[in-house]
Amino acid sequence: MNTSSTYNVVIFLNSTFYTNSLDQIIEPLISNQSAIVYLFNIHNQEKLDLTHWEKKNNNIKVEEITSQFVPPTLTEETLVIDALFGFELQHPLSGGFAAVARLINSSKSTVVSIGAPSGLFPEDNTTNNLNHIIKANYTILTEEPPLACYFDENQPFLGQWNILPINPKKEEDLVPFTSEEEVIDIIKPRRRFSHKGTYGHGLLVAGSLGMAGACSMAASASLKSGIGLLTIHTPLCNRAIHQVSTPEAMVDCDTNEICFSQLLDTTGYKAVAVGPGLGLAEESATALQHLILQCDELGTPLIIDADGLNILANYPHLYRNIKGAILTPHPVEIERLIGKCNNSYIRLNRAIEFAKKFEVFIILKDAYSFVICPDGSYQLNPTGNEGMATGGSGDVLTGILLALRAQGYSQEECIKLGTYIHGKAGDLAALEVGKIGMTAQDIIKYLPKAWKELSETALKYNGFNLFSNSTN
Ligand SMILES: NC(=O)C1=CN([C@@H]2O[C@H](COP(=O)(O)OP(=O)(O)OC[C@H]3O[C@@H](n4cnc5c(N)ncnc54)[C@H](O)[C@@H]3O)[C@@H](O)[C@H]2O)[C@@H](O)CC1
Ligand SMILES: Nc1ncnc2c1ncn2[C@@H]1O[C@H](COP(=O)(O)OP(=O)(O)O)[C@@H](O)[C@H]1O
Repeated sequence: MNTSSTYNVVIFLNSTFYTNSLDQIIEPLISNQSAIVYLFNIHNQEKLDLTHWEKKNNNIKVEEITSQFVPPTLTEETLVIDALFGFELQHPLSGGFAAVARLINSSKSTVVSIGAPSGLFPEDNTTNNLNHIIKANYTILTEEPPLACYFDENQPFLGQWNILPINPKKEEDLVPFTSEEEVIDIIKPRRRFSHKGTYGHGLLVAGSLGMAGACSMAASASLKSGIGLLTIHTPLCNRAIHQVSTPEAMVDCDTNEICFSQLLDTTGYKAVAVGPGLGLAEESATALQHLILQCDELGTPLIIDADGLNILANYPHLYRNIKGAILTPHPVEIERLIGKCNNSYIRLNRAIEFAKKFEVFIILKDAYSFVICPDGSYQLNPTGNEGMATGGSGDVLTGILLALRAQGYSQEECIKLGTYIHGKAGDLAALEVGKIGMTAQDIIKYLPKAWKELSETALKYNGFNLFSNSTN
């Protein structure tokens, strides 16, 4: 038995949280180590029997905490195991447990949380005391991750997390993700007897002086996502750039040299996307208002991104005219529409309320993007990676969505399939060139491969004959 007051492993264990199934996680961590278990018996039950740990490791001490608690020494070398509450709490940690959280968080020890970092709530942490949540370096989730795991601000508590689902959840309790099965059901084969008119004519209203790139990338992504015809409407200064960068697209130049200013007629277009690199000029705000009203009047499918959203946020009376549109905000852009939010949970819920109120479809873009429908339902997108955290990635998504809407996919199909393929192209790019060096143009480069792989999966599992040369 170790007689010193420092141990290699310090375990904070709550007897009500413990089950035998945790042994498979904890035992390998304490094997051959000098360890102390601080056993909290909160409901004054009979003391938890840990003799099976003691039999396997005679260097382990179990100390039951009743009232007084003398804090252990936690050094850089100590491994702390937090097995206190998992996701079971509905109130912030308080009293002695809050002190334990503070002790652990102020140490330099490596912390492994089991179930969850104690103190973190599974969904809404708005009322939580963030200073009283254990900050783990690693979390071993014992059930499928709840919503909180997909929010940026909770990552410092979770550290690197992995799942060992020893308590699998019921299907209906899982966070909803778009599945590959779902998207291969959506994807439609290209018809042997078809022509460019079959796949729709899209209008991309994008770019301004210095932001031709955003427009170029959206245009290229559209062209690599099956659109039949593409017209770019962009200020005069960018004409040559687009004629060279995307020769497949037609360029309709604005009368203004540097920004979008013209009142457009959208007749004949199957879909319109507006926003990437548009800028915030006054003329553009006037022209955008007209465009929104045009699309509303003619029923032209509309996608609004980037500066399109930033301008829209200044004209809330137009929210009534975007019914059926797809909006693709990142967190900062959505807050211009729904107001400042203190955390991701509030942001998600307000975005859902916005989608319901104005009957719009929203892709709330982030490391895990949420696709939200006007009925309030949402799904998380499973594809994508941190290599996509680079300027222009969102412009690529807008181009993909324009192509899909122009081809006749419904808004719901479009947001699920579009977000999925965008992330998949990013994943293929990362696989080939790595996450550090990849750029938004690499996402575009790998779009054809992503479409090909998804189409082949659809062919294999759904039997649709994408590549048939048959004359039927
Ligand atoms: N090559 C180009 O021409 C490019 C043009 N772009 C255009 O530049 C204009 C301005 O867009 P920006 O998005 O840069 O400006 P915004 O002012 O809308 O947003 C920028 C801020 O949002 C933050 N942000 C973005 N994603 C976030 C996330 N997931 N979580 C937390 N914070 C996040 C960033 O850190 C930054 O502070 C748009 O029209 C856009 O299309 C960009 O797309 C970049 C490339
Ligand atoms: N860490 C990440 N993991 C997965 N996807 C990401 C990550 N970072 C960014 N993305 C994706 O890249 C895109 C970024 O869009 P956005 O912020 O609008 O960029 P931009 O305006 O530069 O085009 C979004 O689709 C987002 O989901």
